[in-house]
Amino acid sequence: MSTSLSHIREIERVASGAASPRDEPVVQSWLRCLNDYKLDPTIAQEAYIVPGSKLREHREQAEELIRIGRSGLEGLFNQVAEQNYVLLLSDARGVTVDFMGDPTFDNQLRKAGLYLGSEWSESRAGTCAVGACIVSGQPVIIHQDDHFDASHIGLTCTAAPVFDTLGDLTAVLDISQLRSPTAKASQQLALHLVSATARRIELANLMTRTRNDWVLRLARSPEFLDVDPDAAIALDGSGRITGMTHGGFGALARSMNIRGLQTRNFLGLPLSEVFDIDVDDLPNFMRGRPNGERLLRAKSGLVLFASAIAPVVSLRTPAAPEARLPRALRDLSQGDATMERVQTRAAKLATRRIPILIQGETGSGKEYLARAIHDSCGDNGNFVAVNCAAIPEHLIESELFGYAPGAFTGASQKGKRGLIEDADGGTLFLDEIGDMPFTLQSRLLRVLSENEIQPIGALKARPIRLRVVSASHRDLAELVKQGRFREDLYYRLNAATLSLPALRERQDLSWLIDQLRARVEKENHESYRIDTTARAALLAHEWPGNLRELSNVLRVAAALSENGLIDSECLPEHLFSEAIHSLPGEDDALRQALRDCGDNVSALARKLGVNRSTIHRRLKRLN
Ligand SMILES: Nc1ncnc2c1ncn2[C@@H]1O[C@H](COP(=O)(O)OP(=O)(O)OP(=O)(O)O)[C@@H](O)[C@H]1O
Repeated sequence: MSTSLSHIREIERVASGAASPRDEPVVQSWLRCLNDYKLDPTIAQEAYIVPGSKLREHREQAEELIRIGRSGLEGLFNQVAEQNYVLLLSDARGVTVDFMGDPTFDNQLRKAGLYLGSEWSESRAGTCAVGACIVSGQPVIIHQDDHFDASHIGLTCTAAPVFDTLGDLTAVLDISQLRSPTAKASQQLALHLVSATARRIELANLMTRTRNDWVLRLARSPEFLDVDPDAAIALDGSGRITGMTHGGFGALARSMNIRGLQTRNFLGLPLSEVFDIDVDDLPNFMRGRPNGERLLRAKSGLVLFASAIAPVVSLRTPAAPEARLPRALRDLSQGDATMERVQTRAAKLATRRIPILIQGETGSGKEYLARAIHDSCGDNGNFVAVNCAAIPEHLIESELFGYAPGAFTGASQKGKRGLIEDADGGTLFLDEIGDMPFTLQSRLLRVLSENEIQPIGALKARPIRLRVVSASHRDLAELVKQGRFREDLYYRLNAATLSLPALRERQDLSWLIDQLRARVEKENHESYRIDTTARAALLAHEWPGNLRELSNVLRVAAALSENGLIDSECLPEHLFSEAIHSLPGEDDALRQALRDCGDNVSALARKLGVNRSTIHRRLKRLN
């Protein structure tokens, strides 16, 4: 039987559920190729090289990464040059954006796809190291006939992921050979080298991106602390976590000892919530003190060696661009890149009367932003908010435009000033503008384009000066397409659009939790402390109701707290439903875990980061 025929047979056996001696990542990838990408193992396809213009696009997008990754790539290439290895740096879509190989083999390498522009996504190339690494986020060796597509079974490829400072996979570093010994174990050293280089690229990336932050490098042994740390975490001037390497995430997760956390759960978290130090202690961890003495203790008891690097610019003085923002806008976020862009644009727009459309999910803070814009503009007029969805359709015209005395049956003899006129000299905020009745849209258009208003029954229009900020959680452009919203009004309203991120996307969630907690403290004249497990649950939740939901959860939690301590008992059950899955699955495992905690349900709940009642429920089911 030819090699490729036996290869196809083997894939078919795996597809039918037969046990396979291959590594689990290989088996899983084969199954994805068959079930998800519908690839056919009988059809062999040569490596795909993207066209030149596409490659330029991919390289432009990865420009900074290529620059940062270069010296890591060169260092690694020098170490392996004698063994005919080729290095590929691919972007998150699997396209090779940088490459190093022996030019003598250029033609063979290009043909094999070990070349600039080759695309090694799983859906395109089948099981391959880059593609499997992108899907799993783990280092992987795909050796010879581990490849799904028979045309690649001569190659041996080993890849490691490179994560950005916010925990997203941003690139894959791959080391490959056209020919190699048959044993897969021969690639273990390659796996180690490529993983170490990926770690160094992540560190270089963190150092470049966080020049204005503290960087805390961590290692398990003091000897490598300054030269090759295992992990690094960036911290802002107040000691909150702003980014990390993948190793940094691992160290934080181990230090918190809570399962199911992701990188973003740590963003914004004060360092003192994880370790026994805060930002004022960081200078003690700078060079000059023996490495062996720079010990850091995690709240979980884990001990690490740490080395701190001070920011290039002192963070005790606020960063210049933020300082230029008016106070009301400055207070909207801290450390979220999307929000910072929104705030900067809003500050520029606030000084002019340009209509602004705010888009964002329900409860994401559209009205709050509109108020901040109004408070930043320096106008003396009122901020008038109108919820177009809440006013009954037959009343909206008179509410908005007002009416002249005796304009219609039942109208007041004195007439009535409309909300638009109330906002004269200030800001009219039209919330849920997508619900504005179609017939009224043309009247509103007139107000906007001619700066005048004509109350119902009035003979003359009056001049008016206002800033219009409208908002919608619906896609207005889509409503225009469906003919439910006037196109001309749409263009008039959205001279500028500000799009608010959903709470689950915000990187300053921990800061927001503290802001909202401070608000509740002010309302209740009491102070509250959120314990680590409760905070972890708040950070891990998806927040479909956004800031409004978070705000309500904190209000209720404050009411339920004892002596001002907000613990997991004060939070709603559904916040822990994701954590339930991380409970030991087997009954025996649960019993054992409980025994390990001295039969103390509270201790086990703390350890697993779930509510006590969740454990009680499980135990009840066991009995
Ligand atoms: N940046 C922020 N900091 C603190 N609290 C905020 C912030 N943004 C919004 N909030 C609070 O979150 C809640 C919801 O905000 P807001 O009413 O502005 O949302 P919205 O997007 O207008 O909601 P809807 O779509 O339902 O009209 C309010 O209690 C508001 O005070």
